[in-house]
Amino acid sequence: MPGREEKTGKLSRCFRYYREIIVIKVAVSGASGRMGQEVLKTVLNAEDTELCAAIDFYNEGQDVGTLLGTGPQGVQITSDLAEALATSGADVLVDFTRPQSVAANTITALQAGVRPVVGTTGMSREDFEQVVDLAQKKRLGCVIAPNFAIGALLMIKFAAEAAKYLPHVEIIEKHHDQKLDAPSGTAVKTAEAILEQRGEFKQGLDVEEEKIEGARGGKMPGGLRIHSVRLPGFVAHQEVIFGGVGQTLTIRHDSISRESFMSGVLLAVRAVMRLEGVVYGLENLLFE
Ligand SMILES: NC(=O)C1=CN([C@@H]2O[C@H](COP(=O)(O)OP(=O)(O)OC[C@H]3O[C@@H](n4cnc5c(N)ncnc54)[C@H](O)[C@@H]3O)[C@@H](O)[C@H]2O)C=CC1
Ligand SMILES: O=C(O)C1=N[C@H](C(=O)O)C[C@H](O)C1
Repeated sequence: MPGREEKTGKLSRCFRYYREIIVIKVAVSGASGRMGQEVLKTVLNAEDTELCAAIDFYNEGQDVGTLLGTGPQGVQITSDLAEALATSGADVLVDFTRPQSVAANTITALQAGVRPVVGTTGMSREDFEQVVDLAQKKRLGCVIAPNFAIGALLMIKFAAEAAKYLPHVEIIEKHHDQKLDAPSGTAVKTAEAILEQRGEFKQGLDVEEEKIEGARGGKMPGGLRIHSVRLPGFVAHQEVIFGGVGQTLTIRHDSISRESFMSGVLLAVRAVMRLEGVVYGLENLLFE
């Protein structure tokens, strides 16, 4: 992995007249976390991104290179997001924190004129609407993507298509046991895409009695059920199961490592620079 000075030096030589446009300065919040560390590596390795700030409460004061075991990178972890954005010249903030932090971080970024790429799931509807209004008012791009893995986006797309013909469907999502929100953001996005296609259709007869509360999962509008499994050993997995007369169809996606999300994160970092307002879902930047 190149050191920061080495990389920017090389780019400065190659593109010295255009460097400000070509290199995107990226700040990462949640830098010490599972996703944050993967994003740090990705931003340090890409030719057109420069890591300018790393924000987390853990490992404060530590060089990100110590955290990653790569040797010094010249960026220290700080817990003060507003200060980091004000002093680092960040173009983009990539946020992988937690449901309780994501709205405040996104709003802080927009207030500072920095474009957010939000991977953190679990933002409330009210907070989402506030972010939409602020991004519009500031005329800044913002990408909010519950899943950055291409396979997951295809799963959602195929599920929406299948729902036109097989409207009875349930979702089972499985994640590691450290996950703070349930259902997953991906499951909610999948349900929304299915509901858009099947319109007024109402699923289920509601005749069953739950002998254990929650046994039938969480209920979305239209009676669409989501079941959340949390166990060590899982990363991120989902099955969308359709039922028809004498048949079932299962669409399944597995993220077996967090690298699966990184090409999508880079795509969003690049795209957000030319957007105005919020794009919810990476599929809107990938598919027609
Ligand atoms: N959109 C996508 O494709 C994906 C989204 N996620 C989501 O990303 C989020 C993070 O997941 P993980 O990395 O597994 O969690 P994690 O718990 O490993 O990391 C979260 C990090 O954020 C830090 N943090 C919390 N509040 C903060 C704040 N206000 N400012 C700065 N740092 C703060 C924590 O100290 C921790 O180090 C979750 O919401 C998860 O659902 C995870 C994987 C893929
Ligand atoms: O917490 C995770 O790990 C993941 N969160 C996202 C979600 O809630 O959908 C994306 C992916 O499933 C991994």
